[in-house]
Amino acid sequence: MAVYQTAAGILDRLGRKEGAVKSLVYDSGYKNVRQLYALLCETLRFSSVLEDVITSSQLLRGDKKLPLNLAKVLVYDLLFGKGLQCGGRWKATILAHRARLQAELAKLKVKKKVSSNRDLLTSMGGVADGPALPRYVRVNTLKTSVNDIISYFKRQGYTYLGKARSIEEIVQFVQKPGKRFLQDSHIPDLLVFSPNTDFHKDSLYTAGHLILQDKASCLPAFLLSPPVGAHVIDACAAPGNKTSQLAAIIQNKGKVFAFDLDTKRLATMSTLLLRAGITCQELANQDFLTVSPDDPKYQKVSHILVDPSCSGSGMPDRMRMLSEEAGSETSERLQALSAFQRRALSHALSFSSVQTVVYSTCSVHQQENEDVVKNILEQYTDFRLVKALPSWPVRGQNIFPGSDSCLRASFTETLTSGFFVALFQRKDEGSRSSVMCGEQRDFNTADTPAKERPSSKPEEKSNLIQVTLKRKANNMADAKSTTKKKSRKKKRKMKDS
Ligand SMILES: C[S@@+](CC[C@H](N)C(=O)[O-])C[C@H]1O[C@@H](n2cnc3c(N)ncnc32)[C@H](O)[C@@H]1O
Repeated sequence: MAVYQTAAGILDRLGRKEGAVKSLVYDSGYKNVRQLYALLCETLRFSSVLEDVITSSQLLRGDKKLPLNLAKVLVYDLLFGKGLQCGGRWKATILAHRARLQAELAKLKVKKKVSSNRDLLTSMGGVADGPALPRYVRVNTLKTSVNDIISYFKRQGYTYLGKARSIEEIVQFVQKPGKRFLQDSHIPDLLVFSPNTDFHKDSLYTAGHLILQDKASCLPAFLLSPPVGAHVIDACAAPGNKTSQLAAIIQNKGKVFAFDLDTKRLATMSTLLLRAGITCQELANQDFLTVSPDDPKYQKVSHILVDPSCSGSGMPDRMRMLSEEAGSETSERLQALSAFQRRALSHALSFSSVQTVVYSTCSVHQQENEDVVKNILEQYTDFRLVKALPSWPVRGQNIFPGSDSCLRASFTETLTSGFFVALFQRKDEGSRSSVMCGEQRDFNTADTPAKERPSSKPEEKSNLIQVTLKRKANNMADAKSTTKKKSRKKKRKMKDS
């Protein structure tokens, strides 16, 4: 009975907007977190069907003391789950109504002209189970290495299939689920497992060696690519997956100033960063818009990540339903969000020493994405867009010249959640650092003449990948001499070993 009582209590708290499902589940102290979480997700998914069946069966009238949320979890398990698992005084009540509840469910299906529970769910605006995303696992390179993690999983009985060459290869991979995994085609620190592979109890996850982070959500920090030792701002940081990724990229040297308005999310973030071994962060429970660009503390900030609150319309339905952030998508809300997004991005560009800014959302709406970028480019003519990951198949919607420099991600096209990323670079440093950026990452400036862009000869490309992997990024003025120095150093190293 405890699971039903706890789940009903969480549904009450959700109704009072006291938190998101995940945090409330952990706060509840209930031991079998997975069981409780699954029951809640499913009850929420079937919520409208359950309400209908409970009302028409008059279950609550018969026994007025049975609270609605408790009735919902019990009826969910009776009709759609594994059957009532435990007793307690309500089991007899529910079982006494079983035939009536089943009859009402059947009637509802007839009324909606559907034959399956899944179709019923969809017809009532619920969320049917769609195909699942792969389980993406980011290796926390502050604690371990990709090679060590690959060996670890091989010892755990997983078959390693090597590095994916394309998104298509990942699509094929997920069609044959099993104990197998790949290295991601774009992000070297990312491993790809079959959907629904659960690592929450894995000792390397609990020790912060592995971060469970969707591929699209890894793109903003990966593309920002601050050099080791850089001073970086994460403007809207909690719960902190991107902050921890940024800290790993700068190898815990330098600084990540992370801001967030939400105290609870910051507390979660603090635990996450501690577990991940991050030490270069400075967290502040502060409105980013009030952070003064003139404060001497931020004079060395060269890179800023702006991942502001958004509609969350790109998140998979189930995650979205559980998110504290996502809400309704009325045009007023979208307008308010996009106004905040413009302000946050514009504030980031006003830091005097900032060279590179990434703007990202997990929204699919043009209003929160391309429209924001277009508006900001019109105001900040000293910044330009850099074409991020030219090989990425989905680009920004064509609403202004160069909008294809932005990148979009989606379940159907890139097998990730829905995302949008735009990469801004200050123009005076642009041509120089764009060459560097091209060397470190797979991107070019949209308006850099072809002859100034990094070469794409195969042998040079493989060098670039090695540079990326080693994260030996820096902002030295002469890109050519840097490359030469690096290859000399590499030769020396090879000789030494
Ligand atoms: C999309 S979430 C950020 C996710 C985070 N970057 C990550 O990867 O874990 C947006 C965050 O912005 C925060 N936020 C909203 N308005 C803010 C503001 N004015 N200043 C700082 N943070 C803000 C919200 O509390 C929320 O945690």
